[in-house]
Amino acid sequence: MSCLWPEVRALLPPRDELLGLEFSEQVEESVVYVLRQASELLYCGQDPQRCSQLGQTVLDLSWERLNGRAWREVDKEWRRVYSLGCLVKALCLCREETDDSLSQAIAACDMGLLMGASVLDNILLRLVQVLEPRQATGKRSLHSAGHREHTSTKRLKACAGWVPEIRAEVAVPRVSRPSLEHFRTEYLVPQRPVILENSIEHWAALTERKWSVEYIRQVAGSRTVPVELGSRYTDEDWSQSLMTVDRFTADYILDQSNERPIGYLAQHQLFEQIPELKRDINIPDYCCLGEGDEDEITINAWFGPAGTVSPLHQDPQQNFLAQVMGRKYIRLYSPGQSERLYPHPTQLLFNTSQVDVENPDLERFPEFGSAIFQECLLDPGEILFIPIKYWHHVRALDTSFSVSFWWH
Ligand SMILES: O=C(O)CCC(=O)C(=O)O
Ligand SMILES: [Fe+2]
Repeated sequence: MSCLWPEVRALLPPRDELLGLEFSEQVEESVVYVLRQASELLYCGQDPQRCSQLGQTVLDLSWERLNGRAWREVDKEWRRVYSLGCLVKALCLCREETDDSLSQAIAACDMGLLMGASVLDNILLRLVQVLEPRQATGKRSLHSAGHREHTSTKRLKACAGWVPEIRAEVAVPRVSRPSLEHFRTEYLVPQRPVILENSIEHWAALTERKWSVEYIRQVAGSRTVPVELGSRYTDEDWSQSLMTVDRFTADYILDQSNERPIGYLAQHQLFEQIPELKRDINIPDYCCLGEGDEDEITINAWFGPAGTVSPLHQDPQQNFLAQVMGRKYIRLYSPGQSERLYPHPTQLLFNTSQVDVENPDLERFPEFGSAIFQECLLDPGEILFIPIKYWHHVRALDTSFSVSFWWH
C-alpha cells in the first residue's frame, strides 16, 4: 500500500497553475475560487480534510448544474468542473490509503468518467489504472468466485424460459466469413440484415480470456457503471442508477429471486472506461467499408440477465451487434415498415415504436399485424448486421453480454 502517493502525484502537472483552472463565464467565479483553493491545498499537502471538503463543495455545485437540465444542454465547462471535483476528491482519498478509501477513490474517478468531461489528458482514467491493481490483490479469492459462478449457472438452467421457434421464411439469412466485397454488395449496399458466422471466434473474449460473469467481476468489479432498472425504457417505472459491477452482478444477475426489477447495463461505452476489456474484442473488419474513421465508431456494452428487453426502436447508424455470452432473440423490421410500427409521437421517443412486439395490442395498433419482419436467435460468436434505421426488438434469453459497433 505504501508509495501510492508519489505514483499518483506523478500523474499531475508539476505545479497547480498548470491544472488549467480557467473556464468560460458560464462557470461562476465563486466555484472556480473554491476549486483553486482546493488545488492549492492538494499541492502543498496541508489540511487534507479541508481540501476534501472543498472538493465536495465543487462536486455538489456542479452536480446541480449537470442534473438541472437536459443532458445535451449541459455546458461542457461544467462537466470539466465536475471532473476536476472528482479528481480532488479521489486524490484526497488516495492520501488515506485504506482499502475502503481506495474503492471510494475509484468510484469518484468513475463518476467523473461517466458524468464529466475529459480533463488533463484523461487523468481520471490514468488514476484508476494506478489504483485498481493495488486494490484488487487478495480481495477476491478464487474459491468464493468459483462457488458463485456455480450457483448462478444452476439457477440459470432452472429458469431458462421461452425460446422462440424461428420459421425458415422469416429467418435472418446467415453467412460464414463473407469477403469484404461479398458483404458490401449483398448486404451493405442493399441494406439487408445478415448474421455473420465465424467472424469473431478469434476474439480473446471468446477464447483465452473467455468472458463469464466471474471474469467481468474480476476485471471490472469495483468500477461504477450505469444500470437501467425496469423491464423496458418505455415503462413508467423505468429508472437508471449508478452502481459497481460487483453490486450489479450480485444483485441483478446472480441473485434471481425476483424481488428486484430487471437490471441492465445497457448502451454503455464500457471499453472507453475500462481499456483492459477492449483488448478482448476487435472492431469487425467490415467497418472499413464505411465512410467514417475508426475512432468515430461507437462501441457499447450490453450486459444483463435473461429477460432484458430493448423495445422496438431504430438507430441512426449501421450496427454490428456481436454476441459474446448467452443468446438473444431479435426481431427486425425494415425502415419501409415504419408506418405500421406506430412510432411514439414525442420528439424524445420518435425512434421507438409504441407497440409491444411480443404482446401487441392490435386494436390500438391494427396495422402492426401486417408488418413484415425477420427474426433470429443470436448465439455467442455471431454478429448481426443491423442496417441504419432498421427497427430492432431484442430480448436476452440467457445471462448475456453483447457488444455493439455503431458505424457509418
Ligand atoms: O441488445 C440490446 O438489448 C439492444 C441492442 C441495440 O439496441 C443496439 O445495439 O442498437
Ligand atoms: Fe439499438
